[in-house]
Amino acid sequence: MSLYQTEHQLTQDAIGVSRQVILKGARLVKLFVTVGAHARYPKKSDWNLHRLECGVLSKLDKDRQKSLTPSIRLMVKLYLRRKLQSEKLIPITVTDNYNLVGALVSRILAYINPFKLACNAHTICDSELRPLGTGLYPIISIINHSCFPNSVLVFEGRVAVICAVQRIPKGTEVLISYIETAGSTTTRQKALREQYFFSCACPRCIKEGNSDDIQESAILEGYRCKDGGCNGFLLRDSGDKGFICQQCGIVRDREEIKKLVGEINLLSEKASKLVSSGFNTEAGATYKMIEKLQLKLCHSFSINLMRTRETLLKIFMELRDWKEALAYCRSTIPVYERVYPVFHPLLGLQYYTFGKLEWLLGDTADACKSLTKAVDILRIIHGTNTPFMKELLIKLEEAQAEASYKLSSMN
Ligand SMILES: C[S@@+](CC[C@H](N)C(=O)[O-])C[C@H]1O[C@@H](n2cnc3c(N)ncnc32)[C@H](O)[C@@H]1O
Repeated sequence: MSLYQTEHQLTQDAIGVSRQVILKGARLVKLFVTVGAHARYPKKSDWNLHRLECGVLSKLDKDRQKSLTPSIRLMVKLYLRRKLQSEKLIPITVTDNYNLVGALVSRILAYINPFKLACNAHTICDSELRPLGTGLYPIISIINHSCFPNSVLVFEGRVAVICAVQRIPKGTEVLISYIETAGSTTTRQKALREQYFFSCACPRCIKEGNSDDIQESAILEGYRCKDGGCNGFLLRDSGDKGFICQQCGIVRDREEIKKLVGEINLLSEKASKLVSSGFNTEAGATYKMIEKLQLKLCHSFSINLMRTRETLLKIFMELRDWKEALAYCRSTIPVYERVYPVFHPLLGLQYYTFGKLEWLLGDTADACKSLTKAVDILRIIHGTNTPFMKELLIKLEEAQAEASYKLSSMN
C-alpha cells in the first residue's frame, strides 16, 4: 500500500461517529466524520481492559490465535470495552457513540463474523500513508468501491475524511477504492473477490477482455520484446510456444521466460530475507540484480519492476545514499503517472519525495517543480491547513526562495 509501510500494528482504535458535515466546493466535496478517539482512562481501567482482552484471546485455540488480524483484535477490544463500561468499571467517554455504530457493531461484534469485520474495518494511516492502527467507521463503511473512484479516504489524526478527487455531480454516488488500483483488471478483480467477496463492475472493470484492457494488462504485468529497441507488448501465441510482440512480431520463447522468472523468484526470496535481517547493503545489491533481470523480462511500465525500484528507493534512503535514491525515485514516476489517477495520494507523495531528494542534492530549480506538483495533488486531498500540508508548503516556499537567490547570484 504505502511506499514506507511498516509492519501493521494495532496501536490505536477508533469508534463511533459524532458528526457528519458535507462541504461542497467547486471541485471539492468533503464528508467529515468525527471519530470517537479513545479518551485515556486511568491506569486501573486500562489494566482491567487489557487483562480481560488477554484472558479472552488466550482461550482461543492456536489456529484461531494465528488468524487474529488487527481488525478482529479491535472488535474484541470494543466488545470488552462496552462490557466494562456497562458494568461501570471504566468511564464512558463522550465520543463512544455505540448508538451510531449500532447495527454494524452488533452484526460483527465478538468475532461472530470476521469476514464482515475485515470488510468494514479501516486502516488508519498518517498523511504519508504509514499505518497507525485500525478503526471502525460506520459512515465510511457505507461507501462502495470503484477502481476509478471519485473520492479518497484519508485521516487527519483519527478523523476519517472523504475527499473528492473528481467533480461529483449532485446525486452521484460517492465511491472510494478498497484496494491498490495499480494493477490489471484481472488482478484487481481477484483482490476484490478474495478480500471483499464481490465482482466489480466499475467503468474500468467492465472493459475486462476488450482489446485496450488486454493491451494494458500486457504492459503492466506482461513481458517486454526481445528486441531491446522495440517498445511493443507481448501476447501469448495461439500454439502456446511463447509470446509474440504485437509491434514487431518477434516471438519470445516460453522456456526462456520461465528461466528468468525462476531466477527472479529465487533472488526475491533472498532479498526479502536480507531486508528483514537488516542487511540493507546486501539487500540493495540483490534488488539491483532483480532489477537487471526484470529489465530483460518485463515491459518498461511493469508494475513488478516499479515495486523493485520502490524497494530500492526505500533501501537507499535508509542507507542515506541520496543519489541512488533520487535515481530510483525518478524511475518510478512515469509508471506512477500511468497507473494512478491525477489526484492520487501516492503520486503526490512520490513527487514530494522526489522534490526533497532533488533539493538535497542541490537541484533546487527541479525541486521547485516537483514540490509544486506534490502541492497541486496533495492540496486537493488534504486541503492546506493540516500540519502535513503546512510543512510541505513551507518547504516549497524555502526551495523557491533558494532557487531565486541562486538565479540572482548567477546573474
Ligand atoms: C464496506 S461495505 C460497503 C457498504 C455496503 N454496500 C452496504 O450496503 O453495507 C463493503 C461491501 O459492499 C459491497 N460492495 C462495495 N462496493 C461494491 C461494488 N462496487 N460492487 C458490488 N458490491 C460492492 C461488497 O459486498 C463489499 O463487501
